[in-house]
Amino acid sequence: MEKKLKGVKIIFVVGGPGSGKGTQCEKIVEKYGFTHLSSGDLLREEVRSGSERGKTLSEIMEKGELVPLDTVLDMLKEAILAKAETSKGFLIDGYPREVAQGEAFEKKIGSPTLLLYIDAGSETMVERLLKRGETSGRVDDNEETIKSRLKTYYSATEPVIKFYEGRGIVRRINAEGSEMGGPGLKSDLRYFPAV
Ligand SMILES: Nc1nc2c(ncn2[C@@H]2O[C@H](COP(=O)(O)OP(=O)(O)OP(=O)(O)O)[C@@H](O)[C@H]2O)c(=O)[nH]1
Ligand SMILES: Nc1ncnc2c1ncn2[C@H]1C[C@H](O)[C@@H](COP(=O)(O)OP(=O)(O)O)O1
Ligand SMILES: [Mg+2]
Repeated sequence: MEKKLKGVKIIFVVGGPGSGKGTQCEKIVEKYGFTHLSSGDLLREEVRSGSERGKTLSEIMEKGELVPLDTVLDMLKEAILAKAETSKGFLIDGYPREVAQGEAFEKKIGSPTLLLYIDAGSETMVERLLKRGETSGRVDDNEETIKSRLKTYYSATEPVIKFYEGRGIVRRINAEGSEMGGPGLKSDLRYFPAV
């Protein structure tokens, strides 16, 4: 565990592609002022930079697969340490994507106080991603890649939720509703008993 991070809250935000992780995190940032770090956004930044590493990453992301563990972890660690002294907490969106990522994070950075599980059904996720794809410009918001991302999610990422349920730190958020209200009303205090 990094010394700099003593007392800093770490919250993993896990959910399927298009479940609303990014949207949810923005609402939490507005309300609680935490620092939002999205693994997908960090990777897309690297791709945009035009680096050799970015090219390799882009090919993996276009296939809807997971990029190598060390790449994401190094990027996250750098981003976290850069803000460790000024931030009261981090929302780690899109990580861990597999149990091994969670274990590596805890070894190299620290342990999460909470895991927010953004739960939406596959039909809802596909519908949202196709809609987002009309304007997002994301290379992975197309029918074929969406299918592959869902497969990756159910096989590699869902076990992460089970893993942390065993520790009693999972809070499930029903993400089926509208963004503004109903059961989809998000980042409510009752989801943060441990924060
Ligand atoms: N109806 C509805 N739409 C939502 C909700 N949350 C997010 N969306 C929409 O669903 C789409 C996906 O939301 P994001 O927040 O980008 O989802 P994400 O989980 O970060 O997705 P990835 O970046 O693909 O991992 C966006 O177009 C949002 O506007 C919600 O609670 N209700
Ligand atoms: N923690 C992680 N480990 C490995 N690959 C990751 C990752 N986070 C993101 N990626 C890669 C694979 C994803 O298909 C792609 C886009 O990630 P994202 O923006 O979180 O979208 P999504 O959850 O919709 O797949 O980036
Ligand atoms: Mg996102």
